[in-house]
Amino acid sequence: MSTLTWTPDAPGELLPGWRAADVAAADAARLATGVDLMAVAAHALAGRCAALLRERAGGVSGRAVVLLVGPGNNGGDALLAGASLRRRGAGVTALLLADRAHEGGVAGLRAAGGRVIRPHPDDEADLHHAADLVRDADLVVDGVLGIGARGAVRGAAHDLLERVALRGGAVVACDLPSGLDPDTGALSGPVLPADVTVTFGAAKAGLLLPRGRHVVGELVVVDLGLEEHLPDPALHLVRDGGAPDLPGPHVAVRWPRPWRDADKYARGVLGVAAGDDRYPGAAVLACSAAAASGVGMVRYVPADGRAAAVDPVGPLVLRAVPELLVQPLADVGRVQAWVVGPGVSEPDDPRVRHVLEEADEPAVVDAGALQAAARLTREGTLRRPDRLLLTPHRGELERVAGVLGLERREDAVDTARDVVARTGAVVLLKGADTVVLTPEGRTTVVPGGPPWLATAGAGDVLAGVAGALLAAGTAPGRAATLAAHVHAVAAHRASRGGPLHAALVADEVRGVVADALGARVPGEGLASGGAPVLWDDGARD
Ligand SMILES: NC(=O)C1=CN([C@@H]2O[C@H](COP(=O)(O)OP(=O)(O)OC[C@H]3O[C@@H](n4cnc5c(N)ncnc54)[C@H](OP(=O)(O)O)[C@@H]3O)[C@@H](O)[C@H]2O)[C@@H](O)CC1
Ligand SMILES: Nc1ncnc2c1ncn2[C@@H]1O[C@H](COP(=O)(O)OP(=O)(O)O)[C@@H](O)[C@H]1O
Ligand SMILES: [K+]
Repeated sequence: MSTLTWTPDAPGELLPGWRAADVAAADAARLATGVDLMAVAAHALAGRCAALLRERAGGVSGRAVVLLVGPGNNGGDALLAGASLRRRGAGVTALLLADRAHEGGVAGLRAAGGRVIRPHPDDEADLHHAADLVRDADLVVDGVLGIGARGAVRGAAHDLLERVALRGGAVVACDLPSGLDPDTGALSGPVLPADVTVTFGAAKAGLLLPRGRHVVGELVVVDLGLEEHLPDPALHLVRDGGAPDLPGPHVAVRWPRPWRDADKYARGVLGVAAGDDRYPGAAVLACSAAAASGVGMVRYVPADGRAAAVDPVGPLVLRAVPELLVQPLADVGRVQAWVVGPGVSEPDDPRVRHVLEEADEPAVVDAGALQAAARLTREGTLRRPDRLLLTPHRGELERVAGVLGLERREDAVDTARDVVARTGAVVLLKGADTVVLTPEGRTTVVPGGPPWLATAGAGDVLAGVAGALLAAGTAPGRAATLAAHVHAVAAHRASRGGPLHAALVADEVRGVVADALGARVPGEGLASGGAPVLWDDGARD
């Protein structure tokens, strides 16, 4: 489960993240204006450390603080923050874990009365003593590596982190948890999971990506006035409503609402080409979730062009959603969007061919239709890929990449980016967290549901929610982000810490959307406001 939270007053529906090189360049440009950025950073770091000490240890004065100090400016930040904590009465010990350390920082800490120790990397007794200091500390500040890091932590810092990785006390990471790659979030070597990460100038992308997010704890972004020096962010993270079971302002602002005099057709009609004799439940789940998401009408299209009267799946779907229409492919009425693939086991299912090669409407392409989309891309006959939202999990993504002949990548997000570039479609990559990537280059991370959501049929529910949004005219990238977020929040509600099954998630969707639409949007009064909202299809996120 995600542990990353924002400081409560952080503005915005989405938290942007930047590449380390872009932040470093912005730092440099800002430094050139004569601002002492390190002083600002260290002051903010000390403030958050003091607050955490008050929360966890009942005060600052007399409490034991240990600084883990690496060779660069990251260590410098930690040392200067330590000096400030020492002036507030804490006992502060710096462990210098590299062959050099920020000189001004060391001098500052010494001047404030702090202790400075340099454990010898090859001396067992030294490392043992250092590990004891870390274990006994009320607070540890991780200032080993920041955005200058390359790979796993090396040397004495590595040995020490390995010994103390499972300690129980409070940890504040300076800029980022050392060992976390600031661009990809990959963790290498021992990493001390932080209770709070105080990051400087701008959130680094790796802090927001699935692999990194879980060691970041609460994320505090310290304003260093970098805005005008930063390029477009590398990615965005969707914010929840303050708890995992509360929808965030993103939904309140962007979920499509009906006009006052809307009729069912204007609301959007969704065609669901899902389920067959082997997987009838997928059709039930996708249709139920679509209905719960506020679609105007669902047309369920059975397998093999069967008429409703002889299709065995139709009655099951009708029992769950009595208001939908069962219509064979040959007779299906107009739709504004499709869901194709959930529970489709035949590679040559005519429903898949129709949606991918003949239709013009936007479509969620899931499960049994994904490989066909890849094959048609290769053959050059995939129709209008810009209307498509592909929703693979990791295994499906690998298979899609294989059919496309793409080079193997270590990180699934990189593979997904390659698939987007090759197909021209939006990709929603499922997993513990969800990542949405668009052909325009936008990457959005959606915090996931509880691990209980890793259950059969959960993806069919997601496809139904996303399909309903497409039918209402929401652009594929935005629909993907909204659907993944509502799905995750619904799963948290269905689980309440315990097991769930997919149909329960579909049941929660309606309440999540209703809560989101009734929610107050910061600075904008009531989100729903009583007035109709026009949804622009051009928006990309
Ligand atoms: N710029 C600014 O204006 C501001 C910057 N600020 C702060 O500065 C931080 C960036 O500082 P930085 O550039 O000195 O890099 P940092 O991460 O401290 O150390 C890198 C050094 O470590 C070494 N090293 C690398 N990998 C290693 C490994 N795996 N294991 C062991 N060692 C490794 C490598 O040395 P090398 O191995 O190359 O000799 C390199 O020299 C930033 O995160 C923020 O906290 C703030 O004060 C705000 C203003
Ligand atoms: N470890 C996990 N924690 C939280 N959510 C998960 C985890 N693993 C998968 N999920 C989510 O569960 C759903 C599973 O979808 P999918 O694999 O397509 O299932 P199915 O095909 O059976 O419907 C996705 O929404 C995915 O993001
Ligand atoms: K650090």
